[in-house]
Amino acid sequence: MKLTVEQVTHQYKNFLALKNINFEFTPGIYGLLGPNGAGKSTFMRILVDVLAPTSGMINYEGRNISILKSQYRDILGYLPQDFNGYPHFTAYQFLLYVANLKGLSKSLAKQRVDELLQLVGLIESKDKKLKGFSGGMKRRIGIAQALLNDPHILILDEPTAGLDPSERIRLRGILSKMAKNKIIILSTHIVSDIESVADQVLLLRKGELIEHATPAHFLDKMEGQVWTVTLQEQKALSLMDTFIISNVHQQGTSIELRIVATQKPHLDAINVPPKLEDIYVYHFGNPHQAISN
Ligand SMILES: Nc1ncnc2c1ncn2[C@@H]1O[C@H](COP(=O)(O)OP(=O)(O)OP(=O)(O)O)[C@@H](O)[C@H]1O
Repeated sequence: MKLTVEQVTHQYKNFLALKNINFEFTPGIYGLLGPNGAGKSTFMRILVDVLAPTSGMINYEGRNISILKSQYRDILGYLPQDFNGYPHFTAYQFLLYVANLKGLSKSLAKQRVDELLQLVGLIESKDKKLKGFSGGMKRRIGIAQALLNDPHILILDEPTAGLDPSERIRLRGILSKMAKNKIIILSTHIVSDIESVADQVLLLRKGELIEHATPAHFLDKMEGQVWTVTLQEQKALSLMDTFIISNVHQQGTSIELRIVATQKPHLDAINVPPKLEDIYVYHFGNPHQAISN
């Protein structure tokens, strides 16, 4: 199975949101990583054919998805970034309704809805209306609706938004289990969401696909370039102005810095194993740089 992205560019009025993207997806889990506004949602909307690229095309098994239309939709599952469902439907009614739209037979639909409510941990809330759902519960219903037709291609736009840590772990488990023979593409700006599940990570910056590789490859490349050092506040602050800082940890009157640098940034700095988080900060910077205690 192949989903090929060929020279895809997208322009919103006078804003160029995607710039000449080329990529080939084969079965596996892909993490699309980039800061807000990088073009992740635009890319995903093009991949599911709800948005036509300004130029270029997406081919599924060598055929343009905009020509395949419903044939393509039949093998697709999609969670949009702004998924809300229908507030007056219960979880059960909503999933049954989507199953109907997707053409599942009545008996299969009931069976799938039950299975999926179990899978996403919402079976006990199946008769509650979506309007009473928390953000995390809505996201889980959104994931369930994307899975109803057992899609070959699953595209999840920020599936972990609003999920608590245990729900994030559950989702990772679900995705890993179903990854065989499926193309799963998920977007996030939270590195830990994809670190352990993604076979490949795609870095998107300002509409450009700047790099793609396995997490292990990214980590190998960064080996020897991540350091920690604990310094008094003044000295630490001056290093923060000079280097790429991937974490800051206050320890009493001292500050422990995690630094990404090709050269040893301070005499007392020691090399530590890289994490994907360091790679993110290296490519995208860290606008938060909050001090953690
Ligand atoms: N309908 C639109 N009209 C004009 N500009 C748009 C439109 N939709 C998105 N953009 C712009 O295109 C860029 C990419 O947006 P997109 O939503 O694809 O990014 P993203 O990586 O998904 O960001 P986020 O993580 O915040 O959702 C942004 O600068 C955004 O403001």
